[in-house]
Amino acid sequence: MATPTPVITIDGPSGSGKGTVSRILAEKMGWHLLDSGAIYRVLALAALHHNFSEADEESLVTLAAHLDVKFEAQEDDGLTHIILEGEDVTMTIRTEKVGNMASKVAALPRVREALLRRQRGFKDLPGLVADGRDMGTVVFPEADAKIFLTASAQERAQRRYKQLLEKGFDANIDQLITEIQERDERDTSRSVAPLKPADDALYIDSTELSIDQVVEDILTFAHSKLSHD
Ligand SMILES: Nc1ncnc2c1ncn2[C@@H]1O[C@H](COP(=O)(O)OP(=O)(O)OP(=O)(O)O)[C@@H](O)[C@H]1O
Ligand SMILES: Nc1ccn([C@H]2C[C@H](O)[C@@H](COP(=O)(O)O)O2)c(=O)n1
Repeated sequence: MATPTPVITIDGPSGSGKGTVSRILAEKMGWHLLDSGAIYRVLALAALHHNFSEADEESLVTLAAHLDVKFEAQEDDGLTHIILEGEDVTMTIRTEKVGNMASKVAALPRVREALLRRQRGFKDLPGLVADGRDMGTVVFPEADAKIFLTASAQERAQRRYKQLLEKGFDANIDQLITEIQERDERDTSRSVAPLKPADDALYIDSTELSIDQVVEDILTFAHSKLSHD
């Protein structure tokens, strides 16, 4: 019988720390990493390049089905670079403009459907850490350990503000709080795969926790789940 591939899912709202914590966990465990938000962001950037509106579901579904994107691990900086239609978009997809467009295109049910198989293709031995909004509820409902990671909107906006300034982008804290609240509203209220904790998820509020504390809590939970399987 084939060896089953273990999966840890980490879902939560924007700026809760999912990406950071998932990267650390994947590295510690020597597992693959799926940054599903990056796939939605790449689609959003491609849509902006092609001047598609977020209401043009037909064109967005076709774009999603044929998205020419590659994830390439590069040894010089240790980062996974994201290549869209031959162009390195690793940094470009991280702007708030692209994040907001990603949240809009992600509300379209047929777009989500078109991206499902691509996301499930990341599941491979020795294991997968999957980061997103619906990893534990829709994409990998069979996951061994599911986490829902959150923090207050104020704290998430502060984190994002600091992160954007460090990356050399311009940022305005009040605008960030508004955008985060709007994105939360859109991601949690959409009809398909809304952002919500899976019934069997461990709920972590990281407002008062350091990154190391969050990683520690998840590792303890994941090991207890994996040793019971
Ligand atoms: N517990 C924490 N304490 C302080 N800063 C944190 C914590 N967790 C994450 N951060 C910082 O917050 C910023 C946002 O984190 P990250 O990009 O991992 O969030 P995210 O949930 O993946 O967001 P998005 O869904 O928008 O990609 C980063 O600069 C990260 O270093
Ligand atoms: N599994 C996912 C991942 C992402 N999205 C959408 C919703 C987000 O607002 C947007 C950008 O994601 P981020 O990079 O900020 O994690 O993409 C989704 O609907 N489902």
